Amino acid sequence: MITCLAAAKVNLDLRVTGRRPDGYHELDSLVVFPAIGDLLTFEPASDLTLEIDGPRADVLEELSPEDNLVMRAAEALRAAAGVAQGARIGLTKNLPVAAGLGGGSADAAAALTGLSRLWGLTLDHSELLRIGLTLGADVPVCLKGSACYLTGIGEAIEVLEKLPPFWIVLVNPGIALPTPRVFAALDDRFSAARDPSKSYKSGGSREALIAALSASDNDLEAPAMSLVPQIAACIEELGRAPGCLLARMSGSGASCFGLFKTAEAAAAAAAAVQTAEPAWWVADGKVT
Ligand SMILES: C[C@@](CO)(OP(=O)(O)O)[C@H](O)COP(=O)(O)OP(=O)(O)OC[C@H]1O[C@@H](n2ccc(N)nc2=O)[C@H](O)[C@@H]1O
Ligand SMILES: Nc1ncnc2c1ncn2[C@@H]1O[C@H](COP(=O)(O)OP(=O)(O)O)[C@@H](O)[C@H]1O
Repeated sequence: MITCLAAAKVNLDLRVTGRRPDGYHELDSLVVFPAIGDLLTFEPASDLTLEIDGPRADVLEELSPEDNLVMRAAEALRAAAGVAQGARIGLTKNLPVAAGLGGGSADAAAALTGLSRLWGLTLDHSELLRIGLTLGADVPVCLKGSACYLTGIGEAIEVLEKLPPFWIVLVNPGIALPTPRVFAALDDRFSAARDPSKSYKSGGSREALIAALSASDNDLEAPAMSLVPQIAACIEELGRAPGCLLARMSGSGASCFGLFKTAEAAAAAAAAVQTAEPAWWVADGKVT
């Protein structure tokens, strides 16, 4: 059996720099992947099947299996590689859905990677990235699965090798927020594109990274907050935790994150937020 972690995608900042004629927005974002996510398993089988369990399985029950991004990824890979084999796929859904954490995209990326191994495919990584982009703008970066600076609609990816280590706490107030609704609530005043070399690429200290992030923003935070006001409470709750270096919303929300210097500080913050807000989803982990 092959097992893959589909790690949550966290946008440490996110600038919307324009809109393309097809309606997709151009972004500029530093993305990281904490060791928090869904779990996928792959076993040989003649048919292609998906079984879903885990704390968020019920949310995906409303979706027919062929619409699940895992199955869409599997079918896209079969078509691209001319594969006739099937697979028995298991998905343990831990991440909140429509949450700004790219859970569906991470699942699709894990399916492309896991099934390529199961079926012994030798597709180039660039071909997997191309297939991924047909499934969602976030799938290519999830295929990288480590700290990246991304531009374009998410397909122009630069892997960042030297980010300093830190720990993260993720919170979600339990309200699904579909990405298209947030982009629709964004006005047309776009941020300037920036040169990332100064802020992120140099392998600088944690303090320099936090300073660069603090000078940046998530342009989707205000439109998302206009739809889900509880986002402000998430940021406030994280920000008051001892040792929190930065608290902000991820992606199109409504999940928010806090950054911490140590595992202990992150674990203590996660416990404090969960005690204060028992109905919220809270998780902590190391960022890679
Ligand atoms: C906003 C981001 C930031 O990382 O993350 P999430 O908040 O969804 O996690 C991503 O760009 C989301 O990527 P993904 O969720 O794969 O988007 P898609 O399925 O391709 O697109 C969903 C919808 O979002 C809008 N969209 C998405 C990406 C983009 N660069 N511009 C857009 O305008 C479009 O309205 C599109 O129809
Ligand atoms: N395996 C999956 N996990 C989550 N969502 C999925 C999956 N397959 C399809 N979807 C659909 O994709 C949409 C976006 O989900 P998700 O990736 O969780 O959002 P976000 O990127 O905002 O966190 C959901 O509304 C859901 O209907």
